[in-house]
Amino acid sequence: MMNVKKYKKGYYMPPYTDVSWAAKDCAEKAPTWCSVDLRDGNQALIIPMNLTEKIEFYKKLVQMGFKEIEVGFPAASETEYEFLRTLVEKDLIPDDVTVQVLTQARKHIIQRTFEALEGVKNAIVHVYNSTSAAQRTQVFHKSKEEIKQIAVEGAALLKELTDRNGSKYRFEYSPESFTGTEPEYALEVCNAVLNVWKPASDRKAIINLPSTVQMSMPHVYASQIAYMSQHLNYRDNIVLSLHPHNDRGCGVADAELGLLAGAERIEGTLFGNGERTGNVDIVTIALNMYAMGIDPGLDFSNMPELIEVYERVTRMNVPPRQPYAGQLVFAAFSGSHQDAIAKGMKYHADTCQKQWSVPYLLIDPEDLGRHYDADVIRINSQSGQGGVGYVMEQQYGVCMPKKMREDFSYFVKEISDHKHRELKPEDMYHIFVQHYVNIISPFQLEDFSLKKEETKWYGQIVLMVNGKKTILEGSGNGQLDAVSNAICSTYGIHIYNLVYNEHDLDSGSNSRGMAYFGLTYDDRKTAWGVGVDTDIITASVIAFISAVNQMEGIKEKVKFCQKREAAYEKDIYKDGIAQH
Ligand SMILES: CC(=O)SCCNC(=O)CCNC(=O)[C@H](O)C(C)(C)COP(=O)(O)OP(=O)(O)OC[C@H]1O[C@@H](n2cnc3c(N)ncnc32)[C@H](O)[C@@H]1OP(=O)(O)O
Ligand SMILES: CC(C)C(=O)C(=O)O
Repeated sequence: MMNVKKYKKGYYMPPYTDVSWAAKDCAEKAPTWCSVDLRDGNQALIIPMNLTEKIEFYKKLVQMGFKEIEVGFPAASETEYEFLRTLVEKDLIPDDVTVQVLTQARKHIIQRTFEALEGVKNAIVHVYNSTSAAQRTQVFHKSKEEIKQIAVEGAALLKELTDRNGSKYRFEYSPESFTGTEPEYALEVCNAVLNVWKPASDRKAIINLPSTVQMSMPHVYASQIAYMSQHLNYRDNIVLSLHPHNDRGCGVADAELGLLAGAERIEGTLFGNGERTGNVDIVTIALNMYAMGIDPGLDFSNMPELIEVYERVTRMNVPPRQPYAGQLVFAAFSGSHQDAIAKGMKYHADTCQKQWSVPYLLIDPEDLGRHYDADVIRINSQSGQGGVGYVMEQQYGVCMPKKMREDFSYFVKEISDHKHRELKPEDMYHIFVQHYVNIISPFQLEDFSLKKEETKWYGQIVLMVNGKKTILEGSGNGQLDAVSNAICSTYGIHIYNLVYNEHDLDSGSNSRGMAYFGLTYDDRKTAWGVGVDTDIITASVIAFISAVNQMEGIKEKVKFCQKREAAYEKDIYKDGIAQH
């Protein structure tokens, strides 16, 4: 049995702060992004990345536009240490990129970290210790004052070692487990650290407030950030940074509200890899901004390639519903969505819209290197004629009349429903061809030769009818009319409404035409046929015959006529002598 009494809130509301930040609708510009994929992401992997994998991932991050990258915890392992040394020795750190390293606030670990930094031009040295009530009591067995002292001593050692080697490294401090720390106490510790560093406008310090474990609703975290932002010393010389995790599934919300509440920097990972439920997903926050017209300053234009690299080097998967990146996030299977998307895309193309507003698609998948054909409109038993028609048109240039699309889509849905699977465009095309195009039973066109005399067409139509060569005489207002009259009168076929459409299928002198015929019979049934030929009249005759071949009961009717004809012939040619 579950036992809710076991739990209580583990966070602390800050003292009342100015909440005017909550009235803003979105951040005005992108924050400074810091990727922690190679550290927080890496430390959560079943098999942490090896040197080669880390280098490949690092290069990808640089290529995407990250200017701050936490490259590791150099004191943690040989690989971590070697990785930083390789970046230095192989000159892989561009001048505009700052590498960041993490260290506990412990002397030998800080010292080892500085050894690893030898020769790095721009670095952020990130020191942390846990400040939460739970960790003070259960892990460190130390008072608030003693825990503050760990932070202060660590901060002092960072300053001392940096001054000693003459570098201008920037410093970052994290009160780890901030979300389980009393805000007034977190403020006291951060201010004590800042008093050691005395940050200046040309060398700002980073105060990073992690939701090491996400414990509250996002507005609570944002209120804690606002409180810190409004009370930290040296505020103008501080970059206020967030490091959200995702335990309650609100990492992105924490980051977005935290930015409104005063933060200027986000530490996170691609696709949210990281401890437990992960770090905040930078892809989502950045593309949320992009979707609102704010330049995130990161390039996601080849998302498939980014995912390929990420999945290979981390051995993690991007789930199909992952915002912006998952395989299914732009896919529409359901009919009404497909219809609206197809119409929206057409509207955008026809009216040359500059501002994206296609229904159901927050952003244009093409911006991320995704493709409409393969990614957006996908067909199963939930799909409708809009989507089915769209795929057939985009992929195969088949533009069925509206009513025929309806007929075809019900047919396609039925097949998908019975097979219990998605139908790929090639499956649909196959169904289309098998069901409508150049249908040859019972009637198959062999030839026709018609001539116009005054206003009418006359001539012969040669058919194979159930495999028997049959020549019919026909006349009509047009060639098609002549064929139709010949077949219908000979076999007693009654058709009413006709729907006809035709278009070129390919371009060039040898181009083929595609003709569509819809015949209504027995008052309300409709049969459809399609003809394809380099000659459009031939295509339309074939389309007509294909439609007739699809009429219910046509085979029986034709067989009956053929039997009657045979009996008649037998009768009049009895003993080889004509009776008339
Ligand atoms: C929320 C986060 O993600 S924080 C980053 C976490 N990442 C990692 O831990 C990955 C890399 N870490 C490591 O490889 C190892 O933990 C090391 C090399 C850093 C340290 O290893 P060890 O010294 O063997 O052990 P461990 O990490 O368990 O440290 C425990 C000791 O450090 C102390 N300690 C832990 N964190 C800190 C800190 N931030 N500042 C000061 N002391 C600390 C503990 O109180 C404990 O002290 P005790 O031995 O007196 O009881
Ligand atoms: C070191 C800190 C920033 C951290 O990783 C966390 O709190 O999650």
